[in-house]
Order: sequence, then structure tokens, then C-alpha cells
Amino acid sequence: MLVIKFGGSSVASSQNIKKVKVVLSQKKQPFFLVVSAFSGTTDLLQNAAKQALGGTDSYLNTLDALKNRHFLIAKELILLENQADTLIYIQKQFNQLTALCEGVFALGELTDKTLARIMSFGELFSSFIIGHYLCQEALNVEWINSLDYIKAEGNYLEGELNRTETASLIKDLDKTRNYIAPGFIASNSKGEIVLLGRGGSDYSAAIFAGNLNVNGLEIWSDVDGMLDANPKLVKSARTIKELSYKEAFELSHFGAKVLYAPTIRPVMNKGIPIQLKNTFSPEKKGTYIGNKLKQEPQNSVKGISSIAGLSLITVAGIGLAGIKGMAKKVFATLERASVNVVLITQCCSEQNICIGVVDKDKNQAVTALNEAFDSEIRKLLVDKIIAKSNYSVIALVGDNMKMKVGLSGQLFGALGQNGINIIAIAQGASERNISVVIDTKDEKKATNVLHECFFNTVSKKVHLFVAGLGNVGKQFFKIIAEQKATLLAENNLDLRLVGIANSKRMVLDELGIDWDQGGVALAQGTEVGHFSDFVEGMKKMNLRNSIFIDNTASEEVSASYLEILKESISVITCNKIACSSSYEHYKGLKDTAKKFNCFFNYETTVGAALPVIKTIQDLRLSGDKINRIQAVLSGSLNFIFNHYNSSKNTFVEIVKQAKEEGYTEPNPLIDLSGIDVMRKILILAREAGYSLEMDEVVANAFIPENCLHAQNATALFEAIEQSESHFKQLYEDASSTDSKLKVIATFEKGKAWVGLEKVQSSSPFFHLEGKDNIVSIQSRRYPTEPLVIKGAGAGAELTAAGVFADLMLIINKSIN
Ligand SMILES: Nc1ncnc2c1ncn2[C@@H]1O[C@H](COP(=O)(O)OP(=O)(O)O)[C@@H](O)[C@H]1O
Ligand SMILES: N[C@@H](CC(=O)OP(=O)(O)O)C(=O)O
Repeated sequence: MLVIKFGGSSVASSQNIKKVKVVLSQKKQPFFLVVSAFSGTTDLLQNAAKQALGGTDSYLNTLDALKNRHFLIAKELILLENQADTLIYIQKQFNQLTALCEGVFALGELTDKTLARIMSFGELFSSFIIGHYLCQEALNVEWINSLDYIKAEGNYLEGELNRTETASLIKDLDKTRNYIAPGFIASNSKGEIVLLGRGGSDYSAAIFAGNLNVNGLEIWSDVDGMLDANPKLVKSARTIKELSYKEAFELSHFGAKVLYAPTIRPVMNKGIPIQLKNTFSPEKKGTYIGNKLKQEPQNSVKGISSIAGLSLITVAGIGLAGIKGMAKKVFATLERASVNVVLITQCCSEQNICIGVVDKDKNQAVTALNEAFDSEIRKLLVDKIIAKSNYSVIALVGDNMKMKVGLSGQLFGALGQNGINIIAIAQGASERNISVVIDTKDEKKATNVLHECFFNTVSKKVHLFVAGLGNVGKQFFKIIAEQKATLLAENNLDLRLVGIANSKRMVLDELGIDWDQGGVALAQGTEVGHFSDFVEGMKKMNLRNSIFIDNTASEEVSASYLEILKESISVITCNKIACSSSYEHYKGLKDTAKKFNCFFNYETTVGAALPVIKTIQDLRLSGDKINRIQAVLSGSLNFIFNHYNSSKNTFVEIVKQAKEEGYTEPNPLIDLSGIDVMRKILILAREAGYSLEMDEVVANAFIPENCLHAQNATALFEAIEQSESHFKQLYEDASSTDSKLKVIATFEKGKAWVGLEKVQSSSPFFHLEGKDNIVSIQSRRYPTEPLVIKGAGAGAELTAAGVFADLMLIINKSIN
């Protein structure tokens, strides 16, 4: 004989019940069928009772809707000539149910005893209807009432099984026949209805299975078995082929709803295997739970479970230390108060016991503990006991976890990198389970982080928020659109664009925006008042592996980095404003990134994609000391002075060309005034370890006053045009001495300055073509022959490539 349980979703409609019949008709041995209420019924019965208690007659509408649904399903399944018995039964039961709710309404009182009676109707209806239908379909099942076979005492809503009594009642059932029985319901010694807890139909089935000592227990639901994470939280969750009883218990105890945790014990004691199956894909193997596990090499972590709605109660105080029996007193008190303890942690000092309970039990637990420890609290040996709510517990489960070194480190590292704060930790002595308590707002994020970390066959998702869709932004989108497929195939990386903003609009989409369609998506996005709207959106989405990329030159965007980093979202920027703001702010950003386990990368603020900042950082990390930096740092100024030949073109023509080709800042005055170069040398000086400020960088201006004061790009062009003779003079002075004009930034002995210099052909700076940059570093290890980095140092495409390199650097360091 087999015991087969179909859950609420499997019997939610007449079509589904027909699928149940097909499964049963293929069984080659007698079966004992246990069914749950039609999906949603138990919740609605509970609602009706609460509505009646609340004094509104809306409970009558709820009951009406329930009755209509049951009549409809019965009529769809059972032929007209056979319907009478079933419909009369349903009507009679509804009369009783209505009378009970009317009683609650009239008295304004709802005891657990009455609530249990009200909630028990769902399984009675469903089993009766399905039983009649199966008989009509020649499956020959006998309907029996579980109230006559399963005995439970105590709490009416979650009774405790009376094993002996139940065993003696079930033993006489005939194992050669087919039965159907309602799940979830039992009765106590007074004949009153007692429920087996929410999800308790699985338990009913296991009780029948264990006592009848059957060949197997099958539990059919709407998923392919026990998945390695809750499929409602993790889209890529996969079916676990096999589990030991203990693993299954841990996963279900910590929230895997597909199996009710108490189900394990009655069958484990007899070694009866459990098979979890999907009613809607019966061909799939599902999950085997039992003793005969194939020792396939597999992940030591089998699955991840989580439960929300957890409250933490801390019993703390000096009176707890070293006194024998304190822990016992805590747990005995909770047991007396019928509080189920989900999780326990105790620190070594014994001054603190932390207990996790489900929210509904929290008040009861706190009251009971405060009463029990009243005298200790009065003597100030124990602090007043309070509960804190809105927590979730996440458990990693696997029998072989104990063999795996460094697993906890991986767990904490992955959560830490995503800014998920761990409130408490518990690890069972068996090491089959490591649980962490976190804020419920992080539950989905944490489950996904851990799923990616421990089941790495799926691609790693990196969530990207990008500001700016101008020259650099467009190139950046282009690079990713081109590289996306390769990154997925070769690096298992899924770069997901989840937010884009420019100064006018923004769009946020957790499911991802097509990299080819960024502009279109943004055009349809919402208007932004302030950039903080976008930051708020990022925070709310609370996605794992999040990185923000600033491809703008905006001050407002750069002002938001600190807030973003505090969310453990890494920041990549080619915008120089933040790094060249006050030293305190620059340092604050770096420190914040460290504190919140994320990264602040800004390689492209100097020399576009050239590895300048990284080289200086590495020199310092390896103990070198930088003495002097001399550099041509403006690709745009280099382009301008390399192309300007006063006999062929005017200075303004060249500046316009540089702007059009994307070499200058949006306002070329930033380049021509030397500000851009000053910012860059300031950044390099800071990377070299000096706490310099912008106003300490000396600017030797090389453009006339009228240009320096131009209000915008148009005014600037006019001013340059008027000053052609100034630029012509500069050019001719240089060419008459066979020199070239270069804007050179120097940092030496704690001082930095920028100016236009004439360089002779003997200088390495002389042969600097087009938009090239050069950085020459003298240090303790490079005292005379400097370390030179040279190459194209401007342009949207190169900057975007540098931003991409920064992105890969972060991914390689942080996403395991
Ligand atoms: N680890 C997990 N594996 C499978 N299902 C899970 C897991 N965690 C949560 N679930 C949820 O459990 C549901 C099945 O349980 P339940 O709703 O009680 O089914 P039924 O309606 O058959 O009684 C699934 O739809 C799924 O959303
Ligand atoms: N109907 C009950 C018992 C049960 O086990 O249902 P399901 O099998 O649908 O989880 C409940 O909702 O709690």
C-alpha cells in the first residue's frame, strides 16, 4: 500500500482533480489518499471567522463564495444522477458552518476551539467530493473521517499527536483496500476537533503511512519536489534529487513550505521513503527522501530555506552567567506557554540567550518569560525581556556541510559584500544547518546571493545602474551590448541593466532593460525631479551584486556616491568631481566603500583607460614612495595644441573639432582653463598619499582673461575667436625654438602645479601625438629612470572601455 497526499493546489479545481485521478489510476497497489482543502479554503474559513468576530456580516459573503465554489466543483466532477448525496452533504455541512459563524458574530467571541471547528470544514468538503468522484470513476475508494483515527491533544490549532491512541485506531484499517481521508484534522479525547497546524495535511498522511507501515509516502503539490531554494524568491531554483530525512526536516523547519516539518518523524522511524511529486508534471522524478541515498558527488549545501515573520527575544543579564538551569528555565517556560522555538543562540559568556520565535508567539513568549524571571528582573540580575520583530531566518542545509572547510566564511562574505547585516547566527552541533537572522527586507536578496554563491551552475547576475547616456554612456552601452553574450558564455556572468538615468528621465526595471534599447527605455521613463529619486529607487530595489556607474560630468550625481556606497552598492565613475572635491570627502568615499564592503573605482578620471591610478596604488601598496609625477594629462589639450598650426587654422576651429570628436568636457572651458588637468594631478597626488586640496594646486593660466570668464561654450568660442592673436603668438614662440606646446602637470615635494610649457625634442613629452597622455613617475624604486605610462588618454570609447575594465575588476574581486 502507498499513502498519497494531494495538497490544496493539486485539488484547486475540477480540472486539477481530474489530473489527480489520472495519477491514482496508474497505481499498481492499493492507496490511502489524503487530501487538503481546495486551495485557499482554509484561509477563507479563517477570514470568515475573523469577519464574524469583527461584527460585520461580510462573513456571510465569504461563506457564500466558498459554498458556490464547492457546489461548482462537485457539479463539474460528478454526473447529475450521482450528485444528490454530495450536494446534500455539502449543504448540511455549510448549515453547521454558518451556524458556528453566526454564534461567533452574536457572541463577539472566537475561541481556538471554535476556530479549529470552522477551519476543519475545508478538508471535509474536499475529501467528500473527491471520494465520490473517484468512486464514480471506478477507483473504488472508501471515505473515512480522520477525526475517528487521528487523536491529538492540547492546542486546538496545532495539537500534539496522541501516538498510542492513534496507532490503535489506525491498525485495523485494511491495507488491501483504497481509502480517502481528509488531511489536517484530528480529534481529542473529548471528541473535539483539533487541527494539526497549518500545512498539516502532510502530517496526517505521514501518520497514516507510519501506522500502516506502507511501502511509501507520496506528497503531490505544484512544484517539482523540494527545490534548492524557495522558487517564489529565487527564479533559478532547481529540484533536489534526494535528501536524507534530517536534511528534509531542516529545510522544511526553516520554511520550505512544500513539506510540513512534523511529517518526517512518523515515516523516518519506520524507514518509509517519501517522494515529493508535481501533479502538473507527473513524469518528473521529483525528490526522494529516505535512507537509500545514492552517494553521488554533490554540493555539500543541499538547499537554502527562509522564514519571514521572526521575532527575536533576548534573555540577558549578569544573573544568567554560570547559573545551572537558567537555559532550562527559559525553554521550560516557553514550552508551558506553547511557544515553538525556531532558533536559539547563546554566547559563550552565558550572559545572553537569544531565541527566535514566529511573530504570532512573540507576546505570549515575552509575557511568560517576564513572569518566570520576575524575581531575577527585580534583583536586576536579568534585564526586562523584550522582543524585536521584522526578522527572517535563512538556513543553509546539508548533511555534508561539516566536511567543507570555510563554508561559514563564504556565507558571511557573500552577505557582507551585499551589505546584508547579520543579526544572529546559529549552527547546530550536527553542522547540518547554519542559520543566520537578517532583516526581512533583505530576505529575497540574501537568498539569491547565497543561491548564486553555493549553486554556481547558474549565471551570476550583476545588477547595473547607469547614470548618463551621453558620449561615454552610449559607448559603454555599446561595449556591453557587444560583450554580453561572451561574458555569459565564457565567464558565466549576466550583466543586467536595471536602471538608467540622465538629467531628465529615469527608468528602473528589476527584470532588466535591453542594453541595445537603453535610449528607447529612457525616453519612455519617468521624469526625474532630482537625482535622489533614482538613488531612492536603487535602494528600494535592494538587489544583490549591485553596481552604480556614473558616466556623467554632473555635480549632483557625484554628490550621491556616499549615500549609494552606504547601501553597499559599488560606485564606478569617470566623473572627476567627487575625487577632486575636498580631501575629507574623497577620503570619506574610500573609507565608506571599505566599511560597507564595496568598491569605489575611478580609474578613468585620469588618462581614460590608461592604468594610471591602479599603477600608483600598486606602487604604494608594495611599499614604494612616490617623489615626483610629471604628466601631460589632457588628451583634449594635447589634441588641440598638436593640431593647432596658426598658418593653417584658427585656434577656435581646433577647439570646436576637439569638442565634436568627444575629446573635451561638455564645456571646453573646463579643459582650457586648466581645471580638468588640475583635478587630475590632484587625484594623482592624493593617490600618491598626499592630502592635497584643489586650491593648493597652482594654475598658470594660458588663455586670456575674456576666455576664462566665458559663461558657456558659445561665449567661450566667441572669446577664443577674439583672442586668435594670443594663441598665434604662443604657437609662433614655440615653433621658432623648435619646441612644442604642452600643458604639463607636475607634482613634487607635496606641491602641484599646471602650466603651458615649451618642450624640446629631447623631452619624452615632445613626441606625444594626437590625444595621447603621458605620466612619468619617479619613486624610491624608480629614482632616475621614471616609470612611464603613455597612450591615448581621452575619447568616449576609451573612457567607456576604462569604465568597463573597472567593472570587471570589481566583479572579479567581489562576486565569487
Ligand atoms: N524549497 C522549496 N521547494 C519547493 N517549494 C517550496 C520551497 N520553499 C517554498 N516552497 C513553496 O511551497 C509550495 C508548495 O507547498 P504548498 O503550497 O503547501 O503546496 P500544496 O498546495 O500542494 O499543499 C510551492 O508552490 C512553493 O512556492
Ligand atoms: N488546508 C490546510 C492544511 C494543508 O496542509 O494544506 P496544504 O496541503 O494545501 O498546504 C492549510 O491550508 O493549512
